[in-house]
Amino acid sequence: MDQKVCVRKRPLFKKESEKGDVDVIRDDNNQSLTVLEPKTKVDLTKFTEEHNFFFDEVLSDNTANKEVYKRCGSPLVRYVFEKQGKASCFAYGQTGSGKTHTMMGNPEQPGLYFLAADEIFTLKKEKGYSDLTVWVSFFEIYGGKLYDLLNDRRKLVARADAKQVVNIVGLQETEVKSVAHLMDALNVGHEARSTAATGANLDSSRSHAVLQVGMYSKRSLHDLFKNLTQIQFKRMNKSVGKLSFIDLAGSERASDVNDNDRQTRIEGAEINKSLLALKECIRALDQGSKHVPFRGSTLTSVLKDSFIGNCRTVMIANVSPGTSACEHTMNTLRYANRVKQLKSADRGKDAYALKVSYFPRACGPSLLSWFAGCIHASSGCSPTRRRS
Ligand SMILES: Nc1ncnc2c1ncn2[C@@H]1O[C@H](COP(=O)(O)OP(=O)(O)OP(=O)(O)O)[C@@H](O)[C@H]1O
Repeated sequence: MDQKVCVRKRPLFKKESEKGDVDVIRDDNNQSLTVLEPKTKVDLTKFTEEHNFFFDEVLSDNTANKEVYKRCGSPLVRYVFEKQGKASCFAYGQTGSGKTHTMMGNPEQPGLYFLAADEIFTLKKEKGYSDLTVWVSFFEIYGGKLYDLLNDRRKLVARADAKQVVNIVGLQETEVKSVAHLMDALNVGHEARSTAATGANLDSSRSHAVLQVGMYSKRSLHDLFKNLTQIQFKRMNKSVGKLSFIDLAGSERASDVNDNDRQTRIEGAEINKSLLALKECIRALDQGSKHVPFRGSTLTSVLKDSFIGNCRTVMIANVSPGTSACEHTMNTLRYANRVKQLKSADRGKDAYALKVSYFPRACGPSLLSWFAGCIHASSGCSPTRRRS
């Protein structure tokens, strides 16, 4: 499995600075950033602790969605076309850090969904791909249960067949013939997600949203089967590749397990479980383990086929720059890393600054393991082992 980890910093908002928040993230270059963590000594003197991090890509606060797509999304789309593989893009981070902005965007600045759709239909027009059909499905995982966002939030069930391939029974897949068509479907899904958020007292941060775009090649025999329904027709076709976009639940929700409200605790536990399972699967895959605990959560069960075989993954860890979000930002960035502190000789250059460097192991071998650690750290839980 091929993987890449990127960090995207969002800008500090006016209302945040009015409340006294300051930007504590300094992006040093396009592969490293420094968190300037404000600290207070026991004698109440203030000082700043500097933490350096290194990633595949660091996307600064003035990076537009188009640039994010160019660096993180476009290689996935091209991979699906050129290698006929499966590609997944995860958006991770605390509430308000910019996951939905990255994925969905807005009319002025379309997100990865739109930009990927645009590239898919541009590539499809190119010679050799004209016979491809494009199908889209969009579902949500909330409290471990699946809801079809393109079919009135119908409840769905994931079942493994005899070959251990997990199918989502009843999931509506719609054939889309243009970017506008795909975006219409997406807007319907996004609307269903936000309506539910207000109606049922949950918000988008408490659910994972999975958008899947499947590419199928028409078989020459298909004209003989004109009476088939759309779904039957799709099944007669050969799957060429699949692209998944996963807008994950807010990572800080995983620590809601200590909340007094029962519902919040249950939600927090479920998010914790799924982020932990995702971490365990990524780690197991990265280490080439024979057993990958896909069954650890609904999220990993339904994404199983996107993780095995010919596949590529990009993680976009979103961070908020303000002082008030510093702890969550550090959780996202710090414990995740395969930490390597600089030699003590590097400390003390500044009496009030401690320099700590975090190198993901993949600056050696494994960025995805780093991200797995990231999820682990933010979910605020201790390592667990599952019996295989
Ligand atoms: N890079 C950015 N540039 C400009 N505005 C941004 C950026 N990232 C996020 N925002 C804005 O910040 C706000 C919160 O972002 P967003 O809704 O994407 O967060 P989120 O991580 O998806 O939160 P949640 O988990 O609660 O859904 C939105 O108003 C969004 O437009």
